[in-house]
Amino acid sequence: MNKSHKHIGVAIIINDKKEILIDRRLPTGVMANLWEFPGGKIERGETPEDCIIREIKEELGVVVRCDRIFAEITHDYEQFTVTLYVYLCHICQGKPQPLECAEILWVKPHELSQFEFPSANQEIISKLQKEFS
Ligand SMILES: Nc1nc2c([nH]c(=O)n2[C@H]2C[C@H](O)[C@@H](COP(=O)(O)OP(=O)(O)OP(=O)(O)O)O2)c(=O)[nH]1
Ligand SMILES: [Mg+2]
Repeated sequence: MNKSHKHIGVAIIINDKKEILIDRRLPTGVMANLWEFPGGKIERGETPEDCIIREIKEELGVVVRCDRIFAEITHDYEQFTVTLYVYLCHICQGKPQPLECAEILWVKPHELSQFEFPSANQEIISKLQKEFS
């Protein structure tokens, strides 16, 4: 059987202190308890930017603006394949709250290595540490 292929909009939300927002996934479901960058599945007819704006409103209750694409990563997990469309973003309205995740944190790029992320994220984290440290 063919593996499913998920297309995911992913937000690297950066604040004035050059910190990045990460969230911990819920203790149930796919990749339970792992840390991630907020985002989710791109729906039919959406651009990755549309998806990110919608998902971030749902997950964190804030309005973001996408500044530029940072990476596009395709990764094969055992059960499915993902393509992550990763954008640098900033909050233009509101204070983020953990509406659909276990917790959220603002961290410096070098601190990202201390958290457990899905394996597709290693490339994003290396690139962030190289470009923002
Ligand atoms: N949001 C986000 N998802 C990531 C990252 N890295 C990574 O591999 N993913 C994967 C995990 C999930 O399979 C998918 C995100 O989809 P999601 O959170 O909307 O939904 P899900 O797959 O958990 O839920 P389901 O509807 O398939 O049951 O992308 C990341 O940094 N951020
Ligand atoms: Mg999500």
